Amino acid sequence: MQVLVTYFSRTGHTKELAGEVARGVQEVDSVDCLLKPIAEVTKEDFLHSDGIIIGSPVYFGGMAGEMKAMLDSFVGVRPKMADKVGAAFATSGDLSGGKETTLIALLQVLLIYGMIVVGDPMDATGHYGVSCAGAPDAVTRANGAKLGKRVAELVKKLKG
Ligand SMILES: Cc1cc2nc3c(=O)[nH]c(=O)nc-3n(C[C@H](O)[C@H](O)[C@H](O)COP(=O)(O)O)c2cc1C
Repeated sequence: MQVLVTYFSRTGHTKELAGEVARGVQEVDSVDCLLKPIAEVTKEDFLHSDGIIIGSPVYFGGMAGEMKAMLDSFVGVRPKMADKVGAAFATSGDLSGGKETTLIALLQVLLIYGMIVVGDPMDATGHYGVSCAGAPDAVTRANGAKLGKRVAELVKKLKG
């Protein structure tokens, strides 16, 4: 079983949060974590992963174009993506700069890929995913790990 954690990041905030999400995945036995920037992800990575967690900076209230372009380009594998587990994370510049609209946009893509979409667990925030303004602080980093762990545990329940 494998969970792919993938992200776009220009200045490092989203990459840092991705590392914490991956740390959470790695806490779960028998589930491998593949951590990669979206530019290096292949269609095979999508196909071979049982869970996919995607993260983007907020660009003009939505996901970065680089992330959307890759998600668009993988449309050919969509028929084989059903029932994989999906989740999202995001970083913004401003507190009300569009974290939730971005998380929803990311989740919407995973939903249309046919995946089972989840938010972050109740012991994190119990909402749309993990997000922060600027670099992730200690609470956000811990919540990122909880999101990764949740997805890995669900993968194990569904596919193990
Ligand atoms: C082109 C561009 C558009 C942005 N648009 C927004 C925005 O709409 N709202 C916001 O809060 N921050 C915005 N930001 C700030 C980034 O979301 C923020 O700095 C983010 O943490 C960067 O992530 P990174 O360090 O992973 O690249 C924008 C940054 C860029 C470069």
